[in-house]
Amino acid sequence: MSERPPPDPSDPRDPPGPPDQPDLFARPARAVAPGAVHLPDWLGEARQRALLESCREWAAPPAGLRVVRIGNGTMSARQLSLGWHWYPYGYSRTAVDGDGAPVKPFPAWLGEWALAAVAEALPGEPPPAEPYDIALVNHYPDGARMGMHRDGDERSPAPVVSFSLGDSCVFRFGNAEGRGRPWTDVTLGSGDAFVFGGPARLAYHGVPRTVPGSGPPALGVRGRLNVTLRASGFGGGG
Ligand SMILES: O=C(O)CCC(=O)C(=O)O
Ligand SMILES: [Fe+2]
Repeated sequence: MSERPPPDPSDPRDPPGPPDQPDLFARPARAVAPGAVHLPDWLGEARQRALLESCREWAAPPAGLRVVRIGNGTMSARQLSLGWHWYPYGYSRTAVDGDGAPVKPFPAWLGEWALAAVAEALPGEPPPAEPYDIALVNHYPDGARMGMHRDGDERSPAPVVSFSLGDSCVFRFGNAEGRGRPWTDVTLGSGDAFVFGGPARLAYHGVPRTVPGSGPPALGVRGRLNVTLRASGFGGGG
């Protein structure tokens, strides 16, 4: 999280869009790189509300939302885990860098959402061999961001599935070689899914900025929420 690429407002692929007219034009599914697919508006209003309600419950202690310390600094997005607790850089069954409490269980319905999103994003690919058993929930207050990194602490090659709620963000999807270009900037809005697997599974990615106030007012999220689902591949009952 130490590398913070500056925002690139001149990039024509990076329009935040008028926040009051998000649905004026339907946004089609788009492959951003081989194995990486953006599914706009994948969660309808009811499922966005259900996921938000669950995030609020998960955010409460024990093992709730926390500030993540990395090196000498802290991440600006606050985070919680389900199933397995992620810390820099590994997984445990308790919030070892938080209050030490057992991690909350990974709900089966999130695993079903993940499989459905993968099937839609990557048709023709065999379904993941291992079950989805990890969720990381990130809350981005205004001004928060996430540096370029890769999700490399899981053993399973199953695609990562991400769901966004609330404010839009610029999601920067790069390559597996390093933190630099080439990358593609994608606007992820409330209800969008993003799947990255296969050759894109270990690609560097990050969130250079969110767009404060751009979320659907009726949903009532302050800032931005992102939920990423992963398969640990750790075995032993997940
Ligand atoms: O907030 C996002 O869209 C990305 C989150 C992410 O990359 C992560 O949790 O590893
Ligand atoms: Fe990530």
